[in-house]
Amino acid sequence: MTAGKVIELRGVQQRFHARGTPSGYLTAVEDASFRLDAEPPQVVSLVGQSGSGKSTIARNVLGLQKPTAGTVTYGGKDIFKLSRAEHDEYRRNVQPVFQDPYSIFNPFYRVDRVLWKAVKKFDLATTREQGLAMIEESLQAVSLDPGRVLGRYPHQLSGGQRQRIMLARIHMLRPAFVIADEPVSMLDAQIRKMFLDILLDFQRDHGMTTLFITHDLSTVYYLGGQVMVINKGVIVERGPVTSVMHTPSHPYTRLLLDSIPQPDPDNRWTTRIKVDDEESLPPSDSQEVTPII
Ligand SMILES: Nc1ncnc2c1ncn2[C@@H]1O[C@H](COP(=O)(O)OP(=O)(O)OP(=O)(O)O)[C@@H](O)[C@H]1O
Repeated sequence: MTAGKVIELRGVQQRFHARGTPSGYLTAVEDASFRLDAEPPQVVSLVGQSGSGKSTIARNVLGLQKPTAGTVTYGGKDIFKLSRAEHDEYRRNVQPVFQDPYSIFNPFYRVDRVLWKAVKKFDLATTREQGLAMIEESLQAVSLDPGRVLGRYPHQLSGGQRQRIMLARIHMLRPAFVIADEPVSMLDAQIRKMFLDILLDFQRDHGMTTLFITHDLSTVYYLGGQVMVINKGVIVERGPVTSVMHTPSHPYTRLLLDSIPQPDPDNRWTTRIKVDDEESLPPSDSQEVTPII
């Protein structure tokens, strides 16, 4: 069903009304164009500092925010103009993982509910036994013991366990694309590595393509694949991770690389990093900012 599917962004621009700014708006994404191919499955990272427009792009791709200009297409069709059936297919094939899985869970329900909802919504099983077997298999695929997590409430699990439940959900759905927005920034180093390894397993074993959004270049380096560097809403550099990181051509990429502290007491991190985000700061009354659509 997903063979050859492509998500493509062309000239995506996202502005928000912003009172108090000279122009009356804030440009979160200036002009983003890239494509994600389902085949061959790949990992494409989007890296940039806070406020550079990464999450806005994730929201554009997920169809949660209609760009002010430009298009996001899936299989050549504008995702904001899909028929009901096409939209359902998109929702099934493009799955998000967010930074804080806690917000996905309802604290009053056991975590099982997130998984059962996926089984029901997407008709993954015909019997309860079949559904349970699928849930257990997916939990095991992300190194969770079903006996230890099923029946628990979200607050009874660690952040890493909650995040892996979201991965188990993805394992059940087998989407063509995973849009992962800072999924590991709240996890410790060991769990972070486990999470990244699972994403790489998904790519290898289940043919999933991931758009991995992060501010952390070391994570990008670990994942490999392709990388796009974004600065103030503009993709300033892109290419294979190894070449972008070993021979960066854009000054901003070099700045990001200089920002990685080295665990070497003889080589202390003394460089002062200048962060120029005056223009990307939200206005002080940002609660009142509304998207232009
Ligand atoms: N709904 C909104 N209304 C107004 N401004 C917004 C809105 N969403 C994002 N912005 C602004 O757009 C810019 C880009 O935000 P975005 O969240 O995409 O950045 P980011 O790179 O994901 O940052 P972070 O890593 O801190 O999440 C920021 O200046 C942000 O304040």
